[in-house]
Amino acid sequence: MITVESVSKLFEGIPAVDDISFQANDKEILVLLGTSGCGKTTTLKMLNRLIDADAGTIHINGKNIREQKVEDLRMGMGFVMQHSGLFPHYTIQKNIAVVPDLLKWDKKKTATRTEELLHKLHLTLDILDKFPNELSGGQQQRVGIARALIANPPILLMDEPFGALDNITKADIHEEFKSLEELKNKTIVLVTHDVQEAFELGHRICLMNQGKIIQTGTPKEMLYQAKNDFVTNFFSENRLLLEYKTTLYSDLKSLTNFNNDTNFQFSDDTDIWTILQKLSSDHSLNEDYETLVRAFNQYRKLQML
Ligand SMILES: Nc1ncnc2c1ncn2[C@@H]1O[C@H](COP(=O)(O)OP(=O)(O)OP(=O)(O)O)[C@@H](O)[C@H]1O
Repeated sequence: MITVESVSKLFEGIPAVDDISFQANDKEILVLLGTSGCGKTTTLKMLNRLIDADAGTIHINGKNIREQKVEDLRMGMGFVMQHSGLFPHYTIQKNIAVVPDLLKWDKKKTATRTEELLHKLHLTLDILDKFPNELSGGQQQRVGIARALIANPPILLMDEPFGALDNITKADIHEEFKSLEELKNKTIVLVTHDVQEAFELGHRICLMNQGKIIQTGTPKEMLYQAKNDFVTNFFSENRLLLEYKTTLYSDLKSLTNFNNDTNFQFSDDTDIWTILQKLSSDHSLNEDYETLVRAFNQYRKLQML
C-alpha cells in the first residue's frame, strides 16, 4: 500500500504539488488524472524519489520512503516513462536488460524472462536487435512496459504509458492491459490526462487541478457523487459515454422493470456500452437493445436522485 500524506513540492517558489494526500491500495490501479501542468508527473516521481517532496510523508507498506536506500526503493517499483523513455542508442534487448544487469542476473535468466514478457505483450523476438526508432509507437510503449516488469516489482508507476497511441489502438491496448495476468497482483499508479483512459483502467481516480487533489473516488463516484462543479464540469463532455461504460449488466438486473425474460448472454461484469455495441450490430436484437436502454435510463435517474 502507498500512503501519501500532506505532500507538497515547490519549483522556484511556485507549488507544483500542494498538500496532497491519497492512498493506493494493494492490487489496485489508481489513476492520477488532470490537465497538463496540474502536478501528476511530479506526484508520480515523488513516489520513487526521482523528485524529493519538500513537505509531507510517503510510506510504502508502512515504511517511510526517506528511511530506505533509494536503490532498494526503486527495485520494488517498475517505472514506465512518458513516450516509453527507452534509451535510443541501446538495442531493445539492452533496454529491457537494464534492471537485470543491475541485479547481476545471468544472461540465460534475462533472456528467458525477456522472451516470456515479449510473448505476453505480443511482441516478436526479432525486435530484440532493433533500436527504439525502428519500432512503432505502440511497440515502443510495450517494450517500456516489458522493461518495467522484468524483475516483477510489486508496484508499477506509469506516466502516460499509452500517450503516443491513437484512440482506436488505445482502446484495444486497454482491454489487453486489463487482462494481463502479469499485472493483476500489482499496485499501479498511472498518470493520464485522458478521461476515457482513466475510466477504462482505474479502480479509483484522483482528479487533480493546480497541484491539488480535488476528489478521489471510483469512476462511478466521480460521476454520481461529484464533490463540486469542477468535478462535474471535468467529466461533462463525455458524461453519457462514461455512464454507459461504468454501468454494469449486474446493475441493471436488479431493476424491477428490467425484462429478464429476454435471453441476454452477457456476464454480470460486462459494461452497458459493450453490450449495446454488440446488440446494435444485429437487427434481430433491436428489442433487446431498447429494453437495455430503458433499464439504463431508469438506473441513471436513480443514481442522480
Ligand atoms: N523541474 C522543474 N522545474 C520547474 N518547474 C517544474 C519542474 N517540473 C515541473 N514543473 C512545473 O510544475 C508544474 C507541474 O508539472 P507536472 O509535470 O507535474 O504536471 P503534469 O500534470 O504531469 O503535466 P503534463 O501532463 O504536461 O506532464 C508545472 O507548472 C510545471 O511547469
